[in-house]
This record gives sequence, C-alpha cells and structure tokens, in this order.
Amino acid sequence: MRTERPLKLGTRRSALAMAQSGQVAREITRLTGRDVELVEITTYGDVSREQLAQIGGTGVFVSALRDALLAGDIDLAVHSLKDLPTDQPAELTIAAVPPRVDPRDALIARNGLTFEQLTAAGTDAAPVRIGTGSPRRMSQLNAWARTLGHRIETVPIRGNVDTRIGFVRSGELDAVVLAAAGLTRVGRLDEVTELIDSDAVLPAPGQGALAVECVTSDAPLATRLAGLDDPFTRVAVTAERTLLAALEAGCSAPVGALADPQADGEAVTEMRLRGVVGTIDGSTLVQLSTTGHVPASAVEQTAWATRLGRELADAMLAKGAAGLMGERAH
Ligand SMILES: NCc1[nH]cc(CCC(=O)O)c1CC(=O)O
Repeated sequence: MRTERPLKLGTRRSALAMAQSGQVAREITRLTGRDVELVEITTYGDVSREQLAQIGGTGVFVSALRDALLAGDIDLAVHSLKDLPTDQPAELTIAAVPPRVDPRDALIARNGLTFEQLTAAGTDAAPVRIGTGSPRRMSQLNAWARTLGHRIETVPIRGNVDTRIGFVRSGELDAVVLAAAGLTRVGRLDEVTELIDSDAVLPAPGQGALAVECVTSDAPLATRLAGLDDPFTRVAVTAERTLLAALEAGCSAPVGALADPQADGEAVTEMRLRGVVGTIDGSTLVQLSTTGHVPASAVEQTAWATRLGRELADAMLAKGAAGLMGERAH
C-alpha cells in the first residue's frame, strides 16, 4: 500500500501565523491520519514598513499564500479570516472555518489599567495615547472615550505582537489594542489588562476565526478538510463578512461586526448580528443590530446568513453609513 505524501501547509513566518498553522496541521493529522508539513512563505504584509491602511489593507497578508496555492507549491493555507478579502476567487475554496476563539479586542495598558481607569487621566494638552493601526479600532475607541468624557489620542502603529506590546513596555504609548485571539494563540493573553466588551468595541468581521483554503480543483482534499468546519462559526462569519461586503468596505475600513449564534444543543437557533461604522474621530457612528431565527438545515444556513448581513448593511446604508466610510486614517 502506498503511503500518501505529507500535505504541504503554507504559512507566514510570524509567531501568530506559525501558531495557528501548527494548530490546524495537528487537527488535520488527528482527523485524517495524514502528515502535514509547514512551508514558510513571506508576504508583502510582513516585509512592508508602511501603514496597513496606506498599502490598501485588504489581502496584503493573503496574496503570497494564494499565489503559492495556485502555483501548486502548497496544498493548503490557513488565513486569519478577518484578513481575507470578501470576494472569493473561483479557483480557491474555503474548505473549512474551524471553531472561532474569543472574537473581542483586548487592551494592554500600562500599570494593569482598564480603559476607563487609564483614559480618566487624559487632558486636552496630554491625551492618553493608545496605539492601533486599525481605523475600526480608532473610530470606536475615540467614540468610547467621548462617551466617558475622556481625552485620548489614537496613534497609528503596526508590527507583530511583540513590537506592539513593546510600545507600552517602553513607555512610548499608554496602551495598545490587539485581537484577543492573536494574543491567545501566541500565549500572551496574561498581559491583557481588559478584554473589551463588544458593546464598547465591535471586532472586525471574522475576527478570531480561521479559514482553511485549498484550490477548488482538489475536491477530495476540500472534502477531507471539511471535517474541520464548525457550522456555528461558519454561519456567524458569513453574516459578518456579507455585511462588510455589502457596505463595500475592505478590511482596513472602520467597520465592526459581530454575530452571536445561540446554541440549543447541537443546533443553532437564534442569531443576533451587530454592525458599526464610524468616523475615525468617533464623533459619528452608525450602529445597528438585527436578530433572526437560524434555519435548521445546513444548506439553508449560508443563504440565510447572507440575507441577514445584507439586510443589516441596507439598514446601515439608509442611516448614512456610506458617507462615514469614505474617510481614511491618512
Ligand atoms: N490584522 C492583523 C491580524 N490578523 C489577525 C489577527 C489576530 C487574530 C484573529 O483575529 O484571528 C491580527 C492581529 C490583530 O488584529 O491584533
């Protein structure tokens, strides 16, 4: 009997990418008995020193992995779902969306402070300086500070987890905001000083979820990878990403979205979808939500989640969402 060659899983070299790729590799081996080998790929998003919003945001981490898939250099790739452009190329298939981890953003502030404690010290002359390269985070953090009557300044930064946390440790910034999911995956969740409630800051569509992608023509592989798929996560991120697409926004737009499917045993029953879009300074936000009854059949769920996302986008557009998104961080 012929032993199958190991599957080649393309991954970025960052600690975060290696952690999530390694985890998916182990899961594939556990489910299919097949060995998986990691192949390191450098993406433009890893080498560029420019601000993410400036280089276009959408897809910079993704395109080198996709090129390697299409060239046949690798069999599959693992992406952070929030980094994936919403329009899926026909030659590539998202074969699985594994169970999502905590979708919230996390604050890492000096002296163990929460957002409210930290920002209370801000003045007009010396606002509290919070680092994030994300227009979505800037917009909602600024809006949050406004409701508290506190003075903050959002400072555009980028770099890997280590670099970002380093700005706080060095005293250059008072705090940084990162995805809890990424911090969990690289084992640094213990440095978080506040897990930010989604009522204050809605995460990026798809945050905390992964996408396992392969070429569409490799149907047998796609079928095997489907064993990693989590229907709860799939229905949630479908609604969130449809909202993002229907707003015609990319991953660097100030759009937050979160769907929370309620489970009744094995079945998803109700799902609430919340969305927000705002100006970078947080002076104007369009924030809406909708709730619906999730159909029982897996086949109907995708179409249903797509409809929910579109409906919420239409409602947000009717409230002026498009006008707020034209603005850019730079
Ligand atoms: N934009 C970069 C990026 N892509 C995915 C994550 C975190 C992990 C995830 O959301 O799945 C991060 C870092 C961050 O936003 O702090």
